[in-house]
Amino acid sequence: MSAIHHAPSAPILNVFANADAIVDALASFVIKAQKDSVEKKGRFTIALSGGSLPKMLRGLIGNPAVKWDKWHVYYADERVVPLDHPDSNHLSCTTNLFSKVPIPTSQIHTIDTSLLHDLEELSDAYEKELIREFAQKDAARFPVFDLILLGMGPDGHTASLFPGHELLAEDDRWVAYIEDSPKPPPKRVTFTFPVINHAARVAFVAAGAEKQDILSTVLDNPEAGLPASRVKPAFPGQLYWFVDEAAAVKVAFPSTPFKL
Ligand SMILES: O=C(O)[C@H](O)[C@@H](O)[C@H](O)[C@H](O)COP(=O)(O)O
Repeated sequence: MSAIHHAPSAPILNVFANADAIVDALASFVIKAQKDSVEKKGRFTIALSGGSLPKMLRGLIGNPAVKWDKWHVYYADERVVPLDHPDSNHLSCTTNLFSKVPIPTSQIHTIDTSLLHDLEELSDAYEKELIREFAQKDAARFPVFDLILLGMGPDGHTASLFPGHELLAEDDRWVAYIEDSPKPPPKRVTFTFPVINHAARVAFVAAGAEKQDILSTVLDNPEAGLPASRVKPAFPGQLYWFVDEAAAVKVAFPSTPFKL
């Protein structure tokens, strides 16, 4: 009997009037993912990005449905800087979210800043951090995050996976490093595509008119192969887009009314 391979499902595109409307819907979506995951296995594994994303998570603050003690947080990408540096994604997430909610700090998995001088060791160590969470239990080839939240840059990059970069072809490592990021700072560690594409749910959050050209390329012309178009979670994983009308104005790809 031959194995059945399911093609990835089409992305679900949700368009909202403005960024505030995204904030509310995103909070409901994250809480639903948390609820499903906690019911199934008693924990919720989520990976976050930098940029504007941490601020967009403000709808979770003060929400009694969030079970912070069940959250296990990782970074889909992180800048290679100390954790209190203004460029740190962890600092941004802490300032915008974690400092305002009762999440156990031991469940927020940061890069090991004693290794900032050696990118190879730093990314290996972060990969091991993921292996501790995921591989011991089921010897998985790749981790299956309950939810990965991503942003998209104006060149179509996501996490620290940039157009034309050799890291786009990485098919073995879970975490890789980059020393020549076109978006500063240049040194970063990032989840690879196999990790992103094994997640149960991946959601992009993109708002603002400056995203309109790239959003239409990524959704309407995926064969151009921009990094954001390569996010295609394997079945039964699902990709969602949370965008505002300003970003979606040139998109032909059909949107779906938001539902949980
Ligand atoms: O650490 C980073 O730089 C990011 O993780 C990066 O991939 C970001 O998500 C996009 O550049 C979108 O950034 P904005 O949301 O600020 O446009």
